[in-house]
Amino acid sequence: MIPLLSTEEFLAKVAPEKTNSYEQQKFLQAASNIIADVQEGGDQAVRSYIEKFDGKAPETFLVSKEERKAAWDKVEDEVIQALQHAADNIRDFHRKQLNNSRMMQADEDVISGQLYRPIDRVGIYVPGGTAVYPSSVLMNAIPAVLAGVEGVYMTTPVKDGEELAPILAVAADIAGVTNIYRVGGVQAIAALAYGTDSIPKVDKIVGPGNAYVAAAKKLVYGDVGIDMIAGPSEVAIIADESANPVFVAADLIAQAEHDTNARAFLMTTSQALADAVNQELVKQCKVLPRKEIATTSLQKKGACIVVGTLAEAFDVANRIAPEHLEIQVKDPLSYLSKVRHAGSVFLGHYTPEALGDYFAGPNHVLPTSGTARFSSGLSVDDFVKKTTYLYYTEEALREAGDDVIRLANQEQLDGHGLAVSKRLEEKE
Ligand SMILES: NC(=O)c1ccc[n+]([C@@H]2O[C@H](COP(=O)([O-])OP(=O)(O)OC[C@H]3O[C@@H](n4cnc5c(N)ncnc54)[C@H](O)[C@@H]3O)[C@@H](O)[C@H]2O)c1
Ligand SMILES: N[C@H](CO)Cc1c[nH]c[nH+]1
Ligand SMILES: [Zn+2]
Repeated sequence: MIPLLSTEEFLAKVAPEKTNSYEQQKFLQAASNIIADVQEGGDQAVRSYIEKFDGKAPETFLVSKEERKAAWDKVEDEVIQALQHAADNIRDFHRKQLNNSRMMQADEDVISGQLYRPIDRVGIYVPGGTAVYPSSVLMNAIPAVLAGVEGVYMTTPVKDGEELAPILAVAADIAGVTNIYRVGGVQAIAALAYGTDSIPKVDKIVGPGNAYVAAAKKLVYGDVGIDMIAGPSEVAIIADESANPVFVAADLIAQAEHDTNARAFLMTTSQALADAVNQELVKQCKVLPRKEIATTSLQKKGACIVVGTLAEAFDVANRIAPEHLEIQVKDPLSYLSKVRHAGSVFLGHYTPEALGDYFAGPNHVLPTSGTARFSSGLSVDDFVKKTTYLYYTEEALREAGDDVIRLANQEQLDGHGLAVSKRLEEKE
């Protein structure tokens, strides 16, 4: 089910796709055409792309206040409570990430510091092509609201112009989303980036999505900010002989069922475990509603390797820089220091990644496809900007002046030097 490969084959298969690969170029080209059309045609273009990819377009993109209110009666009380419980955990975790504006230096003659200010308007993309993700509503919106963002505009696709799944409206209310728009895909990213009559232009777009959405975010970056490229889900599991094959298989499937392009990797020191996991995968997939998706992605994108030591497994994991890294070994906490590149880490036999997907507190919007080498999961930091400030008295400038002028001379920027010397001359 999940191909058992040699080290060489494994590394080739897990390597992230290059931006200039044929596949990636195809997504970028498609996204680029749609973005250009939405910039030109606004709402009308958005509507025609919805009709092309998602069936009938909804009458209005904006979900009305009445629809949002009515949604609460359509969701079971226990489900609402579970969402609220998850939201509390996510809020508690993210509140601790908040930074306050602070002074770095506060001497008599020199004051310097850093202001933290929220972004005014953000767009949050909640994927919806093949599943409904209320958890992604919470994960995207809660840190934005905590950071102080005033306009949190959510977009998500609906099929055939149908009403928004009520649970998404409930999650949006719990999280504090300002407006919800029934628009998905590239057209949603373009509308948020450039604005249309009915969808406001935002300053930054966050949230995961499929390869088209990821390509669109890449293309609009610069005109607006983006959080990261969060594409198809991934899990890499490091397991020793103490791991339970039933748990390992379940966790591989949990990511594989997201998408036929989802990636699930197993690195183990035990051949017996690798064999048992494969048997389990077959067994568990049989009864899975999304078995087609899961089996396709496990076969197409999955990979398993038997390594000599756990050190080797960590070396491989750091090369993959996976979105999620599970460490199902004896004494898991002692291995945390070995992790150099991963979006989020799950330690031990009783910490399935699904716990983080829904409930525990850390964010589930995470860098995929090797981008954890240089980027981090969504946090309150994504919704604030830092502005530094500086105050010098005349005396302080006099003391620093010669050094500044010397450096300006080296760059042959005489105007810069004059900005200092003119001030010091006047009093001499
Ligand atoms: N990293 C995370 O935090 C996270 C969380 C949840 C989901 N995910 C991932 O997000 C992805 C969601 O993908 P999805 O497809 O279900 O939903 P999606 O909302 O990202 O994409 C659906 C949209 O894609 C567009 N589309 C479909 N075919 C197209 C085509 N040929 N050309 C242009 N546009 C097209 C349509 O407009 C459609 O509305 C999955 O890969 C899942 O693994 C990631
Ligand atoms: N595993 C996904 C991130 O890759 C997040 C998610 C949402 N719902 C279920 N899972
Ligand atoms: Zn998941």
